[in-house]
Amino acid sequence: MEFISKALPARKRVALVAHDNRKKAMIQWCLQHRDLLTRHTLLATGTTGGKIEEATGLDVEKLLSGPLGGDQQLGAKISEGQVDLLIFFWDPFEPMPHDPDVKALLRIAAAWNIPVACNQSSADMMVRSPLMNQVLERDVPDYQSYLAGR
Ligand SMILES: O=C(CO)COP(=O)(O)O
Repeated sequence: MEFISKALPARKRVALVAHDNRKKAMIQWCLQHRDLLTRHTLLATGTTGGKIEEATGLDVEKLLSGPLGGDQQLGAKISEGQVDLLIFFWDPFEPMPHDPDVKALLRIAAAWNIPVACNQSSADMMVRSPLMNQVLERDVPDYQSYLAGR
């Protein structure tokens, strides 16, 4: 695979996702970082987004609920370069019926090299980084050279 450099913008499109047992922690985290989050664009899987909006008053674009296709919608947006950062509090203690979707979302986030945080301490470090409010160059697959080689 060839790679090219591509920038993430200073104002980031932040995807927020939490499994049911982690939703309280996600809401708590959003309340803690509310001011910072207002300076970025938020989107989320359906239930997570609704609960964040209700608890924090933040404006969140809501996709479908995760088990009904929301994780896949998010994966498609990441592939299209429409998501800059993923905060995904997945549940390490319960199996999920839509585990293939969860795995696919995490895989595509790794493939397109966007920053991903899967727990509160990683998410804290991520949003406290000076890079949160700066343009961030990162390597992504060079799609044109990939196509040319097929
Ligand atoms: O299941 C999810 C992620 O895998 C989250 O979906 P909801 O936000 O709709 O609960």
